[in-house]
Amino acid sequence: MTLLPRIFTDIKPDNVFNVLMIILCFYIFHFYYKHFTHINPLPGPISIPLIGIFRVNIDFNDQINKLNKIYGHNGIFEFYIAGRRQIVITKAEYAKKFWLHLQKIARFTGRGFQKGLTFNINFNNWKFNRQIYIQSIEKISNSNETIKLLIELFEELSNYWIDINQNNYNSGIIDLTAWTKRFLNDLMFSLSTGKRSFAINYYYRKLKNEKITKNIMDSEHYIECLTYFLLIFELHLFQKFLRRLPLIRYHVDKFIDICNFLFERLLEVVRERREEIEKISNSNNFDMKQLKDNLLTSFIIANTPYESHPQKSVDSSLVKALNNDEISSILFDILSGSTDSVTSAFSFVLYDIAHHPDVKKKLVDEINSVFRDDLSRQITLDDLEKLKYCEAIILETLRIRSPTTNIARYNKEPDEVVGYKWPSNTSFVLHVRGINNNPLYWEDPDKFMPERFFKPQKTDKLYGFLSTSFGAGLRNCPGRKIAIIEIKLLLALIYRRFDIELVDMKAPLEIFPTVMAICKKLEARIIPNNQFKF
Ligand code: HEM
Repeated sequence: MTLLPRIFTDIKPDNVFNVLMIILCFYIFHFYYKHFTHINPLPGPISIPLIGIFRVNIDFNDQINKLNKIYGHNGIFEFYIAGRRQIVITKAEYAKKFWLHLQKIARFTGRGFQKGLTFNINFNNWKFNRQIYIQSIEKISNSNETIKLLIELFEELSNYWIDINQNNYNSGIIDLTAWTKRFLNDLMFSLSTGKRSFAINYYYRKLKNEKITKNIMDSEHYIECLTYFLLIFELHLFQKFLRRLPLIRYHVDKFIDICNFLFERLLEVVRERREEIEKISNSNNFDMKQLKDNLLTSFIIANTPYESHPQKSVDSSLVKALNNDEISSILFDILSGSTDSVTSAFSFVLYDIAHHPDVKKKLVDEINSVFRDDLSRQITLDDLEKLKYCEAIILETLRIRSPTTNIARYNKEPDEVVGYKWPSNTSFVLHVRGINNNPLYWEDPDKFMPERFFKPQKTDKLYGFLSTSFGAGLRNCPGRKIAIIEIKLLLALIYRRFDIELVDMKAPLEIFPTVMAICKKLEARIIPNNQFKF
């Protein structure tokens, strides 16, 4: 009998505790041995085995900001999370290398999601999908139809607000974050699938204790799942064996169930639309104009005879129509990428405006000057172009309190970064907030100064890598343009019609501690503007 099995057969029940303690001591010794002898030691906090950094404060993003202040002076530091070493980069010149490459961390997601963009690590497939995506999203970003739809939805929203205000439901208090999230999801669901969802209607009915049908309930359930997906996405940073521990496993299983639910629902919408398109195209008097203009239709007809401008792909073998799984995955990327991110950005903008009365005055003056003739008239894309100060406010909020706090990347092959040689599969964290607020690039970085975006644009090679809330380089956010349009339009619509007073001006922003800074709530009262003709 060899030694190891003998040791185990000799263990008596009352020795089990001692054996466990010995194993634990070995693990701790091994952990710290590796910790203090790993290659390229960098400044950073001492780690706790299994856990990594001690989370004094459960806000993960806030903690990285604090670590950056202590250890990030040279633009690079390290910390451990859940047993995995993370190299944090806080200088744009170092991060640029990663922005210009495609590697991303995609350790686990739910069924099918790797076939879209966000979690896709197959270069050719990603590039092909991205081309189709960019073409389609460009079309809706530059369309007055999108503006019309947003304004229609805002009409519904503001009627609910006025009703709440007049009837003093919930003491007239409106949670702007909760409403915006539902508003944006209704908007993006409609823009991308051509179908309505009823999340703002759900929220209104819930406040008034009115009957809620299954259709309406489904819209709300979808939003809850999207937010949960982001809230526990941090689990993908954990080692595989940690994800199997009972409490963590419960969340991992729930995460997978949610992914499956979201995917199935989208798949159903795609199948339905494909059948509709086939039916229309088989009819005798088929006319292209009968195909409704929405993202889903563009994805279904891409690279089919019904498409007027065929794709140019890197690899000719990839010029093919997208299948249902690929389209559902892309739709998921749109909905998950556009709901909580834009909601949080918009909530942060409202918070900053409320805390800077001089900024608010300039914003309202600009809105009044653009709509001087009639505050109640329709808004067009041209009007939005003229709202330059409004755009500067959005950019400044995104710089100072970006919803994207960190972006994960890894190197597929051994590589040299910041003068160190790293083995493949090293995890890097691009600390977006650290870059956006770095005094090397920004004068008075903590000061809220929208005017800084009016200064002549820098022409140095780093420009475009200094305020990176939307990422940068090859894999930057394709929804950037529509996100800015949505926020700008919402600001114009709100400040033409109402004034907003935060319920508690002294309260700090409430944020969910996760991989993104997700705004929990922003409570306010709305005061109708008498000059607006309702
Ligand atoms: C303020 C709002 C938003 C912020 C802060 C934001 C931020 C980001 C960031 C940081 C990335 C990753 C970039 C990288 O890895 O280098 C990203 C990717 C992405 N975003 Fe956004 N985003 C926003 C709005 C949107 C909207 C409105 C959409 C869709 C309409 C969208 C769709 C996507 C998609 C599909 C990707 C994956 C791109 C790829 O991997 O090729 N995002 N976004």
